[in-house]
Amino acid sequence: MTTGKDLLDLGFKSGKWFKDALAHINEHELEGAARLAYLDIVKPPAELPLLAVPAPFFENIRAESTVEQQNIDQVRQSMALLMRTPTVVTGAIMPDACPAGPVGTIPVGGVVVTRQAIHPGMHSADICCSVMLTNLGKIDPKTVLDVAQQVTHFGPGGRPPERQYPLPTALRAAFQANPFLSADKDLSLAQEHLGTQGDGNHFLYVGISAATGDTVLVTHHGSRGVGARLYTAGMKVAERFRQQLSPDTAPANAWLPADSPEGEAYWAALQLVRQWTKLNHLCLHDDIAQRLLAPVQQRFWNEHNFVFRAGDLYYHAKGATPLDPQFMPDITGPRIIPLNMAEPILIVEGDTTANNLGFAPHGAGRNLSRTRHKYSKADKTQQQWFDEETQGIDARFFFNEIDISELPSAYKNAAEVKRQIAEFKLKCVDSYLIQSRAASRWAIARKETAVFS
Ligand SMILES: Nc1nc2c(ncn2[C@@H]2O[C@H](COP(=O)(O)O)[C@@H](O)[C@H]2O)c(=O)[nH]1
Ligand SMILES: [Mn+2]
Repeated sequence: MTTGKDLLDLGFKSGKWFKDALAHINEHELEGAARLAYLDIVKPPAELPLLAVPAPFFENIRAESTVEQQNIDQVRQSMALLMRTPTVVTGAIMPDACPAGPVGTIPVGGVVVTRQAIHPGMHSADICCSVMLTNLGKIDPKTVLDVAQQVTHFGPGGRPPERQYPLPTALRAAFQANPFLSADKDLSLAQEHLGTQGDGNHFLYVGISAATGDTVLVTHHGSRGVGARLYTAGMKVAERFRQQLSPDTAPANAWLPADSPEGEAYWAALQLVRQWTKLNHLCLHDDIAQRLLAPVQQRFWNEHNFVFRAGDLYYHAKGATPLDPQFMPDITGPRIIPLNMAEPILIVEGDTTANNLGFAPHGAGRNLSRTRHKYSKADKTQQQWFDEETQGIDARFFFNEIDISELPSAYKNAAEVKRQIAEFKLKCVDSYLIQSRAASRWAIARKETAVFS
């Protein structure tokens, strides 16, 4: 009879696979060459070490101050470790890059390309965080903002039953058929969180197009509880693979092999969450347009936290805007890059270049963490900072609680970010800006931000 010790003596590394292998060997009385041939087939693949030399990545960022230099140094340190992950091929960081999580974690404003591997930690926990724009034509922006404020839902949790939007039957059925999304909790969140914007720096913004003078609505939010649960489940499965395939890889960079049954199901779940998130924006935009009796003249959107596929390469974007149409099968217009509540939103198009890998920045990014930013503002009251930084705009925090870590000063200097977008040729066309044309502006937040007439 063959025992675990025999396998160890033969040089095999112990693991869960021993149990089944021993049962098979003893049941079929395998010995000698036959036993070795069988073991060669069923033994786990050899562990993948970290790359001896990090894969190269493109730096599309330049420091303008000591704080920014410190920021970039931390981003570089993280990228240096991350780029040694055995699946990684190349990467890029954008002008809005800022560190996020322990060293080795992809920064916000980062793009990482891997071969045949999906890394949940590289598309961020807020899967498919995205921006949608609807052109409502010539309509008073403040009226839009007032109606939008009645319609939208910020904060934790979902919409109360009487204010919920219908979850399409086909989407519900697709969730039920995917092992990552079929739990009762996934389905109840898909229903309750539809038409909600959550928290953090999510916002609703109303502005005027510099090109046409039309009033536009822009929302920014992600997949809410639905995506958060998928992320947690994906990380758990990836961790199991990491322990088997590459224990040296940092847990934050664990992956699901794209061609494994788990990887295929996760990929399909990501597409469903993308569909759900787009619908999450649409419910709000349609409801607002209908209440205003405003004909929708133009609508487009893009995600900035997602994984995109080109052949066997997986492009992970955490806070990066896809420019290349190959990443956007349902593309209906240019891309949307917000900067802060008091700045115009950039509407851009651009080509793939060697250094952008087909992506643009997704915003201005932060130089300081929320806590450090709040600390740096300790010399005035929240109200004073709010009044100072929102002069000329109608900025409304949804629960009437000012969050100074969401005011314009919390983000990098917008003019500098725009200069670096041009310097690194991260996009080539400004289709138009959504911006103020006169003194009075409105913005609502927790964030709802906006506008201009
Ligand atoms: N127009 C506004 N832009 C804003 C606001 N708050 C943040 N931002 C910008 O959005 C990006 C996206 O952030 P992320 O959550 O996806 O990482 C951020 O970098 C800011 O530049 C706002 O209230 N209005
Ligand atoms: Mn976002």
